Amino acid sequence: MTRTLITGGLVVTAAEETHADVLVEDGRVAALATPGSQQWTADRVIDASRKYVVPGGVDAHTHMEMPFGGTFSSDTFETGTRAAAWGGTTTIIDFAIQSKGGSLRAGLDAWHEKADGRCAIDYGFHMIASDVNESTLKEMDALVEEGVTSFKLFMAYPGVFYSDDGQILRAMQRAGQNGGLIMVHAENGIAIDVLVEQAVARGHTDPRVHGEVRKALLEAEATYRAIKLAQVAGAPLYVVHVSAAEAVAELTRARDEGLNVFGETCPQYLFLSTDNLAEPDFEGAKYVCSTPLRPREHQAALWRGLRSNDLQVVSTDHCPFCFTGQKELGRGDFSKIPNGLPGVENRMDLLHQAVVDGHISRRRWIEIACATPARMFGLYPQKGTIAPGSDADIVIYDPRAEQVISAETHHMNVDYSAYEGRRLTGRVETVLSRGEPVISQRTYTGRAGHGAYTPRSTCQYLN
Ligand SMILES: NC(=O)NCCC(=O)O
Ligand SMILES: [Zn+2]
Ligand SMILES: [Zn+2]
Repeated sequence: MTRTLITGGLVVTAAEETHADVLVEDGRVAALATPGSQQWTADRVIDASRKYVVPGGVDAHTHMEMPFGGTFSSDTFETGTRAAAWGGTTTIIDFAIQSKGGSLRAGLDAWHEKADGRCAIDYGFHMIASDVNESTLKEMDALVEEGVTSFKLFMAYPGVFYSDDGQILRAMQRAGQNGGLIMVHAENGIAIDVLVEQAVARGHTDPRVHGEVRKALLEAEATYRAIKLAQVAGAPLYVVHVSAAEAVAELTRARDEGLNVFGETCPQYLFLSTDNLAEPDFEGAKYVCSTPLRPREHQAALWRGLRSNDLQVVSTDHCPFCFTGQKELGRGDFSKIPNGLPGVENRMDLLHQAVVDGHISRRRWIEIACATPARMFGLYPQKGTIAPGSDADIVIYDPRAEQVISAETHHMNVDYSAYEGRRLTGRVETVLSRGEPVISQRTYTGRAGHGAYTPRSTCQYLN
């Protein structure tokens, strides 16, 4: 039985902050006690004085090795989960994809194959349903039973992942019966494609135009429609990567009515803007993702939503494409730029900076980055907290260390950083995954294959 003792740190969970020693036994948290009050012996002692001891991050939205836009996102499960660990994230939930004409099962099997034996940290899967038909609906029941309890549907990307309103309603009805959670990419893709075609025909082809055609109103309209469909179906709804103030307003209205409607935003919408998309010499391509970055004014609504709990989760939507050779596929036509940003390594630090800057409290940082994603997707209290019986997924965080984000020093397999040159206060020092050190005093000590597939129960966040 391996025992690790973490002494003298400030243990921060979503519920409380307390100075405590933490005893870890056989991969789980065994006990917490007032510092120095117990005579615990241990194989390994970690001095956490002047540090925070926080739950490992739960990033509920990643895309490793995702086929998209004629290429694949550039992080494998091996490189992406290692980078996640460097950034204090100890669980990811990635999206397995059903291909058109294929089954959910075949898609899920393919994602298990990509991930099994390669991950540095624990992982689960959501399922992207891109072909909702009678057999898909039946398969949903089986997947929920075995721990894939959430399904993403796209109102965007016609011809690729798009589902029409009838398909979305059917999937929601099924989820209403089997306990699954429907996640929606809420943008009116049909209308957006008209605007894309018109813009390109006029010769407006720069990355900046990506942000102009994917209008905030079309995100808000789709968000409203998804909410109404979920209401008709009697199912809960989780809207992914919310970026527009108008979409937050729709979520707020629905939540004020008492509906089980939830929203996720991502660091890129909180820290970046259309100014980045407008960077010259095609540099704006680095910031092309959907929903798109918005004018800076939207950020206040997102921060407000996070404080008021109209937005509950911050995930990364990590979907990296190298600038050279991948983003460049869209030179001369912004609509061919593969959509997605890297960020799995940066989320915990950027959100700690939000604590430093006064946007959110320390406990809210842990709530939106660890506890609520675990609850939302059926992993709590195994993940997302530090309590007796929980997995010992623990980060020793130095709140005073200074760092500068750069592609030169990050660990994601991508040739740029969306946050290049940004100065942050706070840095991950040591990371335990089920009690095993994966980062030790800023050295990688993990291994591919340590990370285990983690089946999930159904949403634990409903009214
Ligand atoms: N978000 C993005 O631009 N790429 C990943 C796919 C998605 O989440 O829509
Ligand atoms: Zn999406
Ligand atoms: Zn995504």
